[in-house]
Amino acid sequence: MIRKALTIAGSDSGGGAGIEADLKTFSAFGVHGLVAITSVTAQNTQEVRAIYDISPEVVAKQIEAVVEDIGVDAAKTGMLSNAKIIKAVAKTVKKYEFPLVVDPVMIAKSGAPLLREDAMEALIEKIIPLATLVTPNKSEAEKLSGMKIEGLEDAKKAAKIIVEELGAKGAIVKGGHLSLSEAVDVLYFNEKFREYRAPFVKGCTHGTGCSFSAAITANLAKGKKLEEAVRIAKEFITMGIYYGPRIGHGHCPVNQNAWIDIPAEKWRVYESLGNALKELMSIDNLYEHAPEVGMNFIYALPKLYARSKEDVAGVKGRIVKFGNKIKPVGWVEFGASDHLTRAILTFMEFFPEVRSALNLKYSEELIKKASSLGLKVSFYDRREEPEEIKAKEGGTIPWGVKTAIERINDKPDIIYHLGDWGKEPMLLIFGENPEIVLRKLKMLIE
Ligand SMILES: Nc1ncnc2c1ncn2[C@@H]1O[C@H](COP(=O)(O)OP(=O)(O)OP(=O)(O)O)[C@@H](O)[C@H]1O
Ligand SMILES: Cc1ncc(CO)c(N)n1
Repeated sequence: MIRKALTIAGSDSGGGAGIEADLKTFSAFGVHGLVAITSVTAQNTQEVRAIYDISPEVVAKQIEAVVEDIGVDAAKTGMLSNAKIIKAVAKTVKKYEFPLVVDPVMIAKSGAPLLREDAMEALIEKIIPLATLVTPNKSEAEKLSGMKIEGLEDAKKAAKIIVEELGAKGAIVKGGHLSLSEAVDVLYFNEKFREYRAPFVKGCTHGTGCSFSAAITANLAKGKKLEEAVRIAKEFITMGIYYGPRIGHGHCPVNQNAWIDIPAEKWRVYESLGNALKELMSIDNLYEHAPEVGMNFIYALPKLYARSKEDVAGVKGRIVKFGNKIKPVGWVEFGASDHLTRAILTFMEFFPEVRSALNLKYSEELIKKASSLGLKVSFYDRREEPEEIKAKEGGTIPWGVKTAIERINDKPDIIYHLGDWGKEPMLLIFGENPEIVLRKLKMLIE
């Protein structure tokens, strides 16, 4: 049975925070999302241009409509905007039993106020006491607790005040804006403190608070214990920030999809490369073209997710000559290739859509044939490699691929080099996916 989570929050037209972030987060956890919109904001990554509050009656009616028909396993609040909406929300949710996560949204990342000054009292009096968990950031926790927060100990004190004096069941003070060496959040719940730590990552932070509280809500809806829901949400938000898409001109948005996109893309890569590898092994004369150092066949995750060696799949132990056949030593694994991986990651900086490659033994004949077939061919000469790059471990291939691409100022199908002392001459075939690489290979050698 699918679980249902409700978000009572404002809309962010930029799709990074608010209702939009919450729905994407719910989806990422396989939970059906329900909404009660409190306010419509005209917003982008840089600023909030307008705020139009929905009438409190309509906010209440949205909640009732979904609870009474569909049912709610857990709910969260985000931007509540004004005192009348706060009162209507409190009165309505009080009628029901579901756990409630309260993200006490006050100010947008861009600096715009999302809660009227005169609504603070209503938030503290009407909503906080209903909360299973309150999720303030540093300045929100300061407003709620009435104390200044400098470090972790202060954050703990504030969390305790929010529980003991304001009446929430739990509070987690988020460390995104605390100047600590890690992103540490402190939870006070059931009279115990718990810390959640993650490294600060460079990335996109518009919508972190919304997505974090929505992730907790989704996991509560799935029946997870609060501490476990927070642990999962912490992993989720760190990943979402790291893989945020660089869009807009201000604070770019969290990528809520990374959580499901990466496993899905990994599966596609396994399947596609695995199928192509089976087909590769059925090519009769391939062993004649296999280099002495072995062959590999690789496929990278989409550009947004292809950051390092671990994001590129290849054949474990390479593909080797075995009599007059070729044989993969292991099977398809992420992180299995070194040389070709460096080549594809460099290639993708120029042409992000080109994600697959395979290497063959160089032969003049193949290069001639490639040109006659209309394939674009370029090369690099290891003897021309600048000394400072030679001195750097692993620098040759990125330099070579860059040199080859810049030489023809176009997207090559093939890049070769004639070797150097102790280096076997090699020919690399590139393509958008393994099937396209295979097609080019067959044109060449069959
Ligand atoms: N650069 C970062 N790297 C890793 N984690 C971060 C980073 N910035 C924030 N976080 C984490 O993201 C979560 C949200 O915290 P944050 O303090 O950013 O919320 P917020 O200020 O309410 O967000 P918003 O601006 O969307 O309202 C917390 O778990 C926090 O530790
Ligand atoms: C609608 C909305 N809710 C919450 C936030 C918090 O960042 C935002 N920027 N916009």
